[in-house]
Amino acid sequence: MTAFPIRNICCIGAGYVGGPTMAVIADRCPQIQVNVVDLNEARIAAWNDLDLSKLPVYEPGLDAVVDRARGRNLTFSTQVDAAIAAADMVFISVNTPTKTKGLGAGQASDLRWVEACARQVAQSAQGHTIVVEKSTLPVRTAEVVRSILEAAQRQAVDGELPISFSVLSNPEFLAEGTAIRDLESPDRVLIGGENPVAIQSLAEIYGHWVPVEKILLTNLWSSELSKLTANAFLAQRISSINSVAALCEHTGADVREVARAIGSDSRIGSKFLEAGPGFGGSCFQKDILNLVYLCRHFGLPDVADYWENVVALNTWQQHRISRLVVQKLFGTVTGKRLALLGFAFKADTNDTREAPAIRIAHDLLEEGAQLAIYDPKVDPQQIAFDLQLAASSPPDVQAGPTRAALSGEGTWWSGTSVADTVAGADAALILTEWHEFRQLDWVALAPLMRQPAWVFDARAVVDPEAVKSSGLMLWRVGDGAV
Ligand SMILES: NC(=O)c1ccc[n+]([C@@H]2O[C@H](COP(=O)([O-])OP(=O)(O)OC[C@H]3O[C@@H](n4cnc5c(N)ncnc54)[C@H](O)[C@@H]3O)[C@@H](O)[C@H]2O)c1
Ligand SMILES: O=c1ccn([C@@H]2O[C@H](COP(=O)(O)OP(=O)(O)O[C@H]3O[C@H](CO)[C@@H](O)[C@H](O)[C@H]3O)[C@@H](O)[C@H]2O)c(=O)[nH]1
Repeated sequence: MTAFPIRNICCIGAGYVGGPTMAVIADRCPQIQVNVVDLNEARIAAWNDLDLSKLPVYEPGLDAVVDRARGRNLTFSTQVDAAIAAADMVFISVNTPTKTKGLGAGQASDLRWVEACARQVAQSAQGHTIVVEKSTLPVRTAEVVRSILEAAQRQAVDGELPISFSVLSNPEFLAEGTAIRDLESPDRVLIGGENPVAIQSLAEIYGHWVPVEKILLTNLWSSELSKLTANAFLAQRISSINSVAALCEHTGADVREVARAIGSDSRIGSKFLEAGPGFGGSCFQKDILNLVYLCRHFGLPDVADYWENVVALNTWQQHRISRLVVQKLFGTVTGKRLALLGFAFKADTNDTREAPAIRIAHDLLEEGAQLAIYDPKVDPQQIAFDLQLAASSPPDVQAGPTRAALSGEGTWWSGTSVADTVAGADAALILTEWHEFRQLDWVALAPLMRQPAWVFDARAVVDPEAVKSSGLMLWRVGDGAV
């Protein structure tokens, strides 16, 4: 089958997905011009910054890919209409967060940005345009996109080109922190659609670097639903192992040993069985809640309840950790300094969306704690935004708690290193599995803390013997043996 020749791609949305995905397509397909557009001028300026450390997304390996393709066949701009008009294929890679008000608030996806894109494509496209849903969308969204585009289709008139569209679903499965590796060597690429020529055109682009057997073709609805389901299954594994972690802590079992034992069963598999402070990130919770909303919409309340419990268990795990910290610190953290090590939702990213650290920090601030927060990649202004609380200046470490601190007002400040963050603290909480937290010298850090002091290792990254030999007390997630 002959594919449409794709010479020019436009991607609407220069975020965590649009930026890295298009950078890899441009890198692997130098014959295709790739234009990434966004309404956010600051974000586009950052993508164009000559200093590659200023790219708006931190991903290992992204800077090298952008460096190779930018200015050659990869551009970033705010000229949305012009990029659509020039394109044979338009990817929609805009945000689809959970609705905060109106019908379906708290669960349904907010599709206003997707609809705006469809309307803009309808208005500006020329000739035949393949429109690709890259954003994660509720099943049957392609119907909405298609009806907006169909209203703009027209036959050739007065010497102008005819205007027509094909719609494809091509959800993205990259995980943050490993985006470039996932894009360059994906487990699979999923393409859903009805027009075989359009499907072939997109498959040929990926075919430049992805083996053909890894390119799965389905109908539109299977493709849309597979994305939500993949995330629901992954998140379900985390809630499952976190539920087992709690049981381990009461029984003397160790969740890592249990994970190894069950993960050795090839039917279960060993990946995604790490207990921790619950899943974060912009996708899992949003996508499961969307699935829950769809199940109720289609009259399947029991199925909705089943998936909703995956999120409920995750929230419970985060509150469980903050409660446990308060209990171990003699039932109160009011006025006490606590060091939070890690704020990003996982290592190797600067993304804090739905990070477990946010909920845990909120709980502890509510209890009146004084939080010193350190993350190697997260901007302190982002932390202030997430906590909805401006940073205070760091207190004098030598002095005891001030009257203001004991008044019960929770405060936080930004640490610049692990040592300065734990200084004077009653506890250090490890909330992100950054590599540097695996190698901390607890014998050197312990004397900086106020004794008796604790390490709460919610990511199980420390060496328990190293912590214990420093005289610190240790709680490790899922470890009933410490
Ligand atoms: N973040 C991930 O790891 C990940 C992975 C797979 C799938 N997804 C899905 O991909 C989609 C995008 O996610 P993201 O993390 O890249 O979001 P993001 O918020 O980082 O980026 C979206 C961008 O779209 C821009 N935008 C919105 N409306 C626009 C419009 N009408 N015209 C031009 N630009 C517009 C915004 O300004 C923003 O920069 C979501 O549906 C998400 O669920 C995300
Ligand atoms: O064994 C594990 C694995 C992950 N996590 C946590 O789960 C969250 C999500 O991690 P991960 O899935 O690695 O990162 P995301 O970037 O959120 O990627 C998920 O969400 C993306 C957006 O839809 C999908 O594209 C990816 O396939 C899917 O893995 C993070 O808080 C992790 O710390 C655990 O607690 N234990």
